[in-house]
Amino acid sequence: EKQEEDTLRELRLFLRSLTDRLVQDRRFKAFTKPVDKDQVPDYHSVVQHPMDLSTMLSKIDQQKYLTVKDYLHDVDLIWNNALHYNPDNDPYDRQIRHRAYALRDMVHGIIKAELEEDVERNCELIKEAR
Ligand SMILES: CC(=O)c1csc(NC(=O)C2C[NH2+]C2)n1
Repeated sequence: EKQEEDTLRELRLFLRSLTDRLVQDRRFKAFTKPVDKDQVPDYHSVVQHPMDLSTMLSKIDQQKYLTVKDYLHDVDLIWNNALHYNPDNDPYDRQIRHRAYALRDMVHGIIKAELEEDVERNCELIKEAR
């Protein structure tokens, strides 16, 4: 009903605002768009479940995220994929892993600082009831 739609809309507004800040952050440029098969030919043989910030923005609009937990699942995919594809001790791999950790920690920090606790609790109840 009405208040359920209000709660889900508040979640979408929060997730869009959060994702936009990540997209604007130059550290996270490598995570903003799907990896291009032509530029990184072996990427999709190594990474089974690719994820990126532009895909996440589309999923917000398609109402694919009913809870913050669903959104965090995709943030963890970006993070884990980066660690998995960049395991070496060379400067580039280390830099992209560092940025993946920075992305994950920034997301958790913003959620803790800015999302009212009961919004997530209400979203999880709405999701269960559907
Ligand atoms: C998105 C992502 O994690 C990504 C894109 S390119 C890349 N890594 C490289 O190009 C090589 C440096 N060692 C592998 N990682």
